[in-house]
Amino acid sequence: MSASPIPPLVLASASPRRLDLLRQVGYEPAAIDPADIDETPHARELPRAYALRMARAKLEAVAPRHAGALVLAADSVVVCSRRILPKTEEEAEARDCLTRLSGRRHRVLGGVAVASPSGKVQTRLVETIVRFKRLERAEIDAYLASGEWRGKAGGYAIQGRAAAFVAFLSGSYSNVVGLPLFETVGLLKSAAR
Ligand SMILES: Cc1cn([C@H]2C[C@H](O)[C@@H](COP(=O)(O)OP(=O)(O)OP(=O)(O)O)O2)c(=O)[nH]c1=O
Repeated sequence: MSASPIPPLVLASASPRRLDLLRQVGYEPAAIDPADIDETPHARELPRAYALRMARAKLEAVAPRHAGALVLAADSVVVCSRRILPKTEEEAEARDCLTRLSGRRHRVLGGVAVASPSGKVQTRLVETIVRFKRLERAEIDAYLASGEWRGKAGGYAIQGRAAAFVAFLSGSYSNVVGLPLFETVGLLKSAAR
């Protein structure tokens, strides 16, 4: 019996973290084709539904351009007291996020969607609990000066200086960085069969 050929993988993401994470577990995308979609949450949309809807929408925007490939899309959402925190583009937004996250637990929701070469879509929703230490004003100021919050959900990046804020974490660490690797590899293996 001959092994079936491994289909090419397309990463539907502009996030360098997602590419690094995929490579970490031995996947090299044949192409990177980011989705350009409206990421505004619907009114009263629940965070888990939102994370899954975004992953699916990114996939659906890109998969039709790559018939016969495996296509992977993902979305990370930081939730504090049921509020979806923004992907921070302005310093004031990042300060607001860090002030909310200080001394409290929050959730990082990772939506992942994979299309098989035949176009079948499978999704996963992964939840990680994170607790930050109480942040002094000077710590927030120093973090803002680092710029590491730019473009990150919830205004921080656990893979950088914000690692020093993490007093507790339960669940998938890679999910917080941008892609839950255990679940993603499971989806990719199942879709490649
Ligand atoms: C919480 C957290 C988020 N992030 C990043 C991961 C994602 O890039 C970003 C969340 O935004 P996303 O909308 O999930 O992703 P993106 O816009 O960067 O890329 P694309 O939609 O093209 O896939 O926040 C970190 O890098 N570290 C962290 O600790």
